[in-house]
Amino acid sequence: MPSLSAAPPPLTVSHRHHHHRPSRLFIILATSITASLIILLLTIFLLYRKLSRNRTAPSETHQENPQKLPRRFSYSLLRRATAAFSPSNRLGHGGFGSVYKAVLPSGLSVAVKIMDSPGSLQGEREFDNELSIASVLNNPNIVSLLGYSSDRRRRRLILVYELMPNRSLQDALFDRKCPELMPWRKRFEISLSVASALQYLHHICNPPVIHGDIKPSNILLNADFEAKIGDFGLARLKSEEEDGDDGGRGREIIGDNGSILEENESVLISEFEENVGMDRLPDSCVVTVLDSPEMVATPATDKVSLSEGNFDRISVEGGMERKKGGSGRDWWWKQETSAIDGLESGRVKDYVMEWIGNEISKDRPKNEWVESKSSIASSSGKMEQKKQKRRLEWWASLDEGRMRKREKNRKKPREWWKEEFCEELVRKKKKKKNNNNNNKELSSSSCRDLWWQRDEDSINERKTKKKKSSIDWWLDGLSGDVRNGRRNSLDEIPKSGGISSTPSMRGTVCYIAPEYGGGGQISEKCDVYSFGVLLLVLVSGRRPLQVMASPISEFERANLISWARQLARNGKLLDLVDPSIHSLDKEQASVCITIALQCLQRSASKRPSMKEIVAVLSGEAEAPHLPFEFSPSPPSNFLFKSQRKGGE
Ligand SMILES: Nc1ncnc2c1ncn2[C@@H]1O[C@H](COP(=O)(O)OP(=O)(O)OP(=O)(O)O)[C@@H](O)[C@H]1O
Repeated sequence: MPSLSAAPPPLTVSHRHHHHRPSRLFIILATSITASLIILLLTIFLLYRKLSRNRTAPSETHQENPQKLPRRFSYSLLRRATAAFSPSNRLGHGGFGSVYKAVLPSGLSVAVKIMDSPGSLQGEREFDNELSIASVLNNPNIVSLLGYSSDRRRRRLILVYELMPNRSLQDALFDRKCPELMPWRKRFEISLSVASALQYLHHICNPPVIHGDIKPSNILLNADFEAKIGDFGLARLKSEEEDGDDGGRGREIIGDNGSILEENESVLISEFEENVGMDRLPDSCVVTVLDSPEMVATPATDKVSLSEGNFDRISVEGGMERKKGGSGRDWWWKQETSAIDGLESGRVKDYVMEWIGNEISKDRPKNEWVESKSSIASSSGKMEQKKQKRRLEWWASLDEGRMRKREKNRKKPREWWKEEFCEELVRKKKKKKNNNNNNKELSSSSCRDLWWQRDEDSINERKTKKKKSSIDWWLDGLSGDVRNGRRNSLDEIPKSGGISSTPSMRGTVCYIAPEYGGGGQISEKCDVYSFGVLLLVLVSGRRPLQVMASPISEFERANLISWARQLARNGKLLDLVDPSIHSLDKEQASVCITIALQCLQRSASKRPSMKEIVAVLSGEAEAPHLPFEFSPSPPSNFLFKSQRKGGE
């Protein structure tokens, strides 16, 4: 009989067994759910990261594009690449500083532009300007900015550009007279390239870019003599406020008499370029803009300023202050009047004197850290500078009325000013000697080594050949400095290096549009004006102001713009063409001159746009008529009427 002890196993056991199964399941389930959740979250996170990365891709792409953002170079690398800024590598010298050829470790040859005026706010401004504007431009007709080096503490500011082996148009056309530039086709191609680059800046860039300093030394030529625009130190972006439909006139204020400046006008400025020769004049005169409060006019430094204009101030150092009655614009257009009304020697002289008197330059500051290597200064150069300064001070002390009176009463036409200068010098020397308790009389020999004496010599030399007018003498005197081998610091730059065409800060006289030079607002039409001058220079193969021979009849050709207008009135446009040009396409040449005259119209709004110009030059639009006032037989409708070939 079964005993009670043989009872079935306690339920608890089987119960316990049942309890374990769901808990394990639960653990497995929980673990797998957690794992899947983690995987899901991870996937989402990764996906999110990927997506957000994709979203930022465009700007990164921009950064990855080495052509877009200029590379930063170390100073030591560039120093090595230029053989310590060796003079033998110097390509040229400009307002910002010297330009050297450099070979990078990769073997790439580049051009390195070094600011050589430490502490110059203008230089820093140009550097920043160039970096911010040139680095975003991308056009085959614009010199690429490849990189920079900046050590502001030590004032080492360097820009690195693509090398343009044939340097500037200025060098190639005037100094080296390259035979490659003699076929008409090449000159025309250069015009078209520059026009296309300007079209890109004005019509494709947004906001539009105004170059502000179009001139031959800023047109660079590659190995095939193809032209590209360089130097954006003075460029600026057109702001929206300026973008009004004013035909590019900006805020220019034109009075009936052509005067544009306001009450507070006090313009210009004269100081002779330390090394200027007549044949360098056109590119040697500049207006300086100082936009820094520290550099504002102070009576002590004899700076004067203009408050009209884009920049805070246009200011200059030293020299002659222009009277309110004659505004910058009046002065500018006087050039033309003398040519229009016929040449009367007194007026011509007035104009030229005024023109030269209004040249602007200042002693180029030297940069020790470059200078030590490429030393361009010499004691004889400094002596010349001192003389030039004295000459200027004297010049500045003459007011217009006094000059006229002198001229009227003069017995010997060529000597009144010489006497005056001599007297002034004697007075000063006497005063100095008196101060030193030395009452020795100054002998006439005090004037023996005066700056003008060399000019006199050169005149005497040439007097035997031709009878000259006083103005020819004056002008020849200036150019004589160069012809006679007068040395100065810059002349010591190797010939191959060229000489700065401008210690320029703000545009270049002869190329700068009158409304801008006179303190008006900059617009694309300022570039159009400069392009007009450039076109005339390309066609004629000469500088905008150049006296080539002594007879007064030659003088009417001195001012290229006036001469072109005169020829247009006489229906002799092609007389302007450079005789050295071969394979001339006469039709193209007259189109170029006509476009130039359109660009040089006084009213900015009447000047064509770069788009219209490119259309005409590339044969897509009909050639324009001459501006009404310069046309021998004015047509009824003379402005650009573009008509596409094969179009309506
Ligand atoms: N990228 C370059 N490649 C080759 N040569 C160059 C290059 N850039 C400038 N140069 C040479 O150096 C010279 C000086 O150039 P820079 O632009 O400094 O002055 P500039 O145009 O003559 O005068 P400014 O500074 O008054 O405009 C030029 O005239 C040219 O001969």
